[in-house]
Amino acid sequence: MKYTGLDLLNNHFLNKGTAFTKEERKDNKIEGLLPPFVQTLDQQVEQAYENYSNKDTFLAKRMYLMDLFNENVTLFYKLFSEHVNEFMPVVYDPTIADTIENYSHFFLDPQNAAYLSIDDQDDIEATLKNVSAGRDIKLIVVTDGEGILGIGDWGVQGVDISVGKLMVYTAAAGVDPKSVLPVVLDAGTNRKELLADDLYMGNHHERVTGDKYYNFVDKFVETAENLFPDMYLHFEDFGRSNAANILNKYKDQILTFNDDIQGTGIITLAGILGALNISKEKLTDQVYLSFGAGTAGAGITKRIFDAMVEEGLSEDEARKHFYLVDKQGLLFDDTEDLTPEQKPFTRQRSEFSNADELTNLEAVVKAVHPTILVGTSTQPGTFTEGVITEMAAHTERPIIFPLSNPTKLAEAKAEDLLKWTDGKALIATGIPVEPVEYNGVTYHIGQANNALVYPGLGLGSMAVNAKILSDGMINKAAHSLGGIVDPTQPGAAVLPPVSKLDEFSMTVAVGVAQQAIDEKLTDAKDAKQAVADIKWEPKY
Ligand SMILES: NC(=O)c1ccc[n+]([C@@H]2O[C@H](COP(=O)([O-])OP(=O)(O)OC[C@H]3O[C@@H](n4cnc5c(N)ncnc54)[C@H](O)[C@@H]3O)[C@@H](O)[C@H]2O)c1
Ligand SMILES: O=C(O)C[C@H](O)C(=O)O
Ligand SMILES: [Mn+2]
Repeated sequence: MKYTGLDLLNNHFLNKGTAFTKEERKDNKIEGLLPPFVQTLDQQVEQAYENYSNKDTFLAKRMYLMDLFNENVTLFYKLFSEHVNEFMPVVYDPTIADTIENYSHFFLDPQNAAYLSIDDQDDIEATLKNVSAGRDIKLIVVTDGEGILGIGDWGVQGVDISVGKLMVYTAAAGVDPKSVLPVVLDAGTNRKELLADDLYMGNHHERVTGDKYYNFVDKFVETAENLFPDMYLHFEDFGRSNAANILNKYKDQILTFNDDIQGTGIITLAGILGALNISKEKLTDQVYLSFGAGTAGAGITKRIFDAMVEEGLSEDEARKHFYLVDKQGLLFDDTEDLTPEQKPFTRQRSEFSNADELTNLEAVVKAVHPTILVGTSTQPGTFTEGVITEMAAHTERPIIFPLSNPTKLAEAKAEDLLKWTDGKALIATGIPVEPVEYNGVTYHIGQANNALVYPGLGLGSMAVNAKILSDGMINKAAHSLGGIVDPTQPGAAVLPPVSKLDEFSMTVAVGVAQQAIDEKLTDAKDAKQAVADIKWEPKY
């Protein structure tokens, strides 16, 4: 179908705006609908960046960029690709949290997302057809909005996380924006302020749970699979009681991925390997403490555990290296309300003389002397000076990753961690942090955010249309981020910088595609070629 006239200008995939040439303007019946001077893409980028820079707040900058995206996808991604480091916190986390919390009030545009309601399940197929409009969909990011970052249940407003994650796929790894689809499953919300808000745009009822909920998810997955058989299905920010269930249900059947469980596991393992590369210690010598053992915490724990087993420990030996702390304190085998993902990593009370006192982080740190402390608790400021100095008293280079997002929920600030450990801590944070000066050294802080890895992982998997996402492919991704940072530099970061995201996304993509070929999960033969063939670039 050929779009002309206003239909062409209003199609954000095809629109070139002022870059339409004189001939194109004539051919497409848009002569006179644009100012006469024909701009290049670079000139458009310059102009857009000037506009962007004149906005005072991250929120205003984000809104400007979303408008630009809705006008002209090519220009948006060209601009994004030239300023990845600067735009990531605006397009994505942490600013995205503000737009999710205020979605129904800020609302201007549905941004080509599919809004699927548990109350209108007969519409699922029609919605997916309407929104894709004949496009060949290869990537869906779907959320049900129950566990958005660390800010909880935001119902249909969570759709912005699907939109934002997809933007990072394209900016970081060159996923073709015409081939993607953001989806929100609206099963209700338990946030009372939304239910009471007349302007709330989602279903005004509490979350539907149990069989009806899982059947809804099933119906969506089945319909999407039928319509888009080559699709890579990315689940994002589902609630703690559903995320792992859903992943376990589909991961051996279709090409699917849970970002909070698997993506976070990969990037945290990569960060730990980067830290050990600096301290020259072995993974199998580490004592690991997860503070907050929910979707991400348990997902990371399993990935680090698997890595220890790969490095030669038996499962029983490896398990002894792990401690989980959640709301109840240190998790024991007799603790109430354990999740299935926590159970394999619980401890026995008989291991401690003061087991009943191990109900807070500091007491646990005192008792178990962790060398690695990872925070996915959503509890800000919980890595206190007391906790950290106690940890640092028993290990030379403590590895400390406060990963809770957005910024306001981080367990600690990087500069405090450096101060409290006299510059010894090896740190990664969930959100971007400026380098920290301490005692004459500039410390670069790695960002252990799954955004550093899910784009490359997805692109590689899609490039070869792998049957499933295997543990081997996941493992390959985790080991693909080394070798970029020079670990001998004082203040070196544990992970490569976001400014090189496009570069290392390609390393991840090719590594993952090759792994799929090696495991015979695809008919493709040449990983590099397959990745090059599928990669999209923003140009006219
Ligand atoms: N950096 C990243 O890439 C990344 C990825 C995923 C999640 N996260 C962050 O991790 C956090 C958790 O996300 P999730 O999806 O695992 O959520 P979740 O709700 O599944 O898990 C949070 C866990 O923290 C526990 N918790 C709550 N209060 C606690 C307390 N006082 N002490 C100890 N534990 C407590 C909860 O019981 C739950 O088990 C969020 O802030 C999220 O933004 C970061
Ligand atoms: O979205 C992010 O920034 C990372 C992660 O998926 C999260 O839920 O916090
Ligand atoms: Mn997430």
